[in-house]
Amino acid sequence: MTRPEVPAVVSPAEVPAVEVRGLQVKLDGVPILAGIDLTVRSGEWVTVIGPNGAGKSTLLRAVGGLLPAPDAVRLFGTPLRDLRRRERARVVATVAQSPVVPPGMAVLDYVLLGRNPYIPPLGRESATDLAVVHELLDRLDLGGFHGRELATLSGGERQRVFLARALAQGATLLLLDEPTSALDIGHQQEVLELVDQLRRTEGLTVVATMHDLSIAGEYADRMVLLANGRIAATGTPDQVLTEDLLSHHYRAHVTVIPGPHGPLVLPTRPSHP
Ligand SMILES: Nc1ncnc2c1ncn2[C@@H]1O[C@H](COP(=O)(O)OP(=O)(O)OP(=O)(O)O)[C@@H](O)[C@H]1O
Repeated sequence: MTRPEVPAVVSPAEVPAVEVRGLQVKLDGVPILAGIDLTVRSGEWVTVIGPNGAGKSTLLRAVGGLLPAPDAVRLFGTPLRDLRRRERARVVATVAQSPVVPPGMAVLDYVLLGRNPYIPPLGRESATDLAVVHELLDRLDLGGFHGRELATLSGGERQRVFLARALAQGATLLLLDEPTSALDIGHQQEVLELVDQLRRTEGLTVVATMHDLSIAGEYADRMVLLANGRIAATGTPDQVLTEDLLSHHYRAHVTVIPGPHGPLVLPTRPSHP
């Protein structure tokens, strides 16, 4: 894929992509996250799991610079607070759970917004910007949707457009908040394989949240289990996706069996006498 120039703040591979130290977040005076320490290596795929309300989206928003908690976060060695908005957009791209959709906007124009960090003020998109966007739309199976108004798309089509916009940013760090929740299993695999391919070929670092624990474990190098705003467990998928941890923190009945690419987590109905 045509990639923009590497941002100046990106350091060599040994510098962690993400360093979070002692992160605390309060929203409207309510403590949401406390004592969060997390290091994500460059090129790593880390998936944050945890029950509803655990603080997963809040953590991603803090790492992406969308919350006022920059002192605790460094990206590629640079404190988040030192990255100006345009610079930050070349380093980190976020796919939020429910992005705001500008009314009346067509798919192509929306995905082109991802190229803003490369378009000079008052300038127009270049041929490279258009080439990046067209290629991404094709790779995400959205070739026929260029002129379609976003509001007319299905939930899964729209979710792929949101990902296309984030990938168009050409950022080195990708934050994905439940990126495949609306996708059928075919598109789910297509999207995650594309992200994984970009990670392997272009050194992308991925931090994702997911509720499908089997799929989460198939793609992640490492997982972080959040519960009540704190890290309850971290490790490989085999270490985190255990019946004990999941039944305790999700209050769920699950059976975990070995799969070809990591543990498979099956929710099983509790038995009644
Ligand atoms: N402005 C706010 N004031 C008070 N509490 C808030 C505010 N915004 C979010 N919260 C609370 O913060 C907690 C963490 O929310 P967050 O969206 O990070 O959870 P999550 O783990 O991503 O959940 P889900 O799996 O449901 O998406 C939730 O309990 C939510 O209600």
